[in-house]
Amino acid sequence: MKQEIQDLVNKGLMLPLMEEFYTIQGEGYHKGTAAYFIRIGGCDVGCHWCDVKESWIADLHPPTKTETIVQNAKKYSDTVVVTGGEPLTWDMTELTSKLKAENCKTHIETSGAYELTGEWDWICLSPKKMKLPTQSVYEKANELKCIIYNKDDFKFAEAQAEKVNNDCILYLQPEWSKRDTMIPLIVDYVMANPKWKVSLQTHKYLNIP
Ligand SMILES: C[S@@+](CC[C@H](N)C(=O)[O-])C[C@H]1O[C@@H](n2cnc3c(N)ncnc32)[C@H](O)[C@@H]1O
Ligand SMILES: Nc1nc2[nH]cc(C(=O)O)c2c(=O)[nH]1
Ligand code: SF4
Ligand SMILES: [Mg+2]
Repeated sequence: MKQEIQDLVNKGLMLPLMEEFYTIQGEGYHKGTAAYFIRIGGCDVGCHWCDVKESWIADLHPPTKTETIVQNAKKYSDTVVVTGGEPLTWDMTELTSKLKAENCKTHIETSGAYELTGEWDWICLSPKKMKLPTQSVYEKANELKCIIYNKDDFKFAEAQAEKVNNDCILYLQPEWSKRDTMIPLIVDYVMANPKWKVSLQTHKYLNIP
């Protein structure tokens, strides 16, 4: 990549854009709500069950001006979900201030592995054991969405719930390939521990992006 372009990406004035699509938020608190999704490339967290591994290598995705991303997104929806990859790999200040200037609600899906940048109306934190969230994300998260791949993940979820702010809404979401075995355990767990709620990847049942 040319140095000038790399400099713009490093400042968050351009971002490696993997894909963008208008769909229904499938997961968590806002599930069922129409939103425009922007998927930014680049992630070094390395979840073995990640359902978008194609996003990991930033260089495979074209650096795109934040202005272009915003002017397009606002045509579709006044709610924009920024996901990835790991969006906090990049400085989100410019993207979110441009979205806010267009009166868009800004939502992020993040592992929290890097410091929080940007101005967010909704932060979904989905922590990962390999690269734990930064304090800045624990403090600001609106929802905590823990992925349950095996029984040990309930313990990890409880430890993460201790770290988030008191207003944070708590979700357990089955890892997709383990859903048949994990859903019954999650159901029992939530009934026994009702501070938690169930989150499913409903877009996969609806056959939408
Ligand atoms: C692909 S990630 C991108 C955003 C960010 N890197 C993160 O992990 O939060 C979006 C959401 O999908 C979840 N996810 C990824 N793969 C999944 C899978 N196989 N089953 C269930 N949830 C999954 C993540 O935990 C996260 O909440
Ligand atoms: N419909 C839909 N809802 C989602 N919620 C979080 C997603 C993500 O990959 O970040 C996602 C996604 O990929 N599609
Ligand atoms: S942090 Fe998110 S994008 Fe990165 S590997 Fe894990 S689930 Fe995939
Ligand atoms: Mg997804």
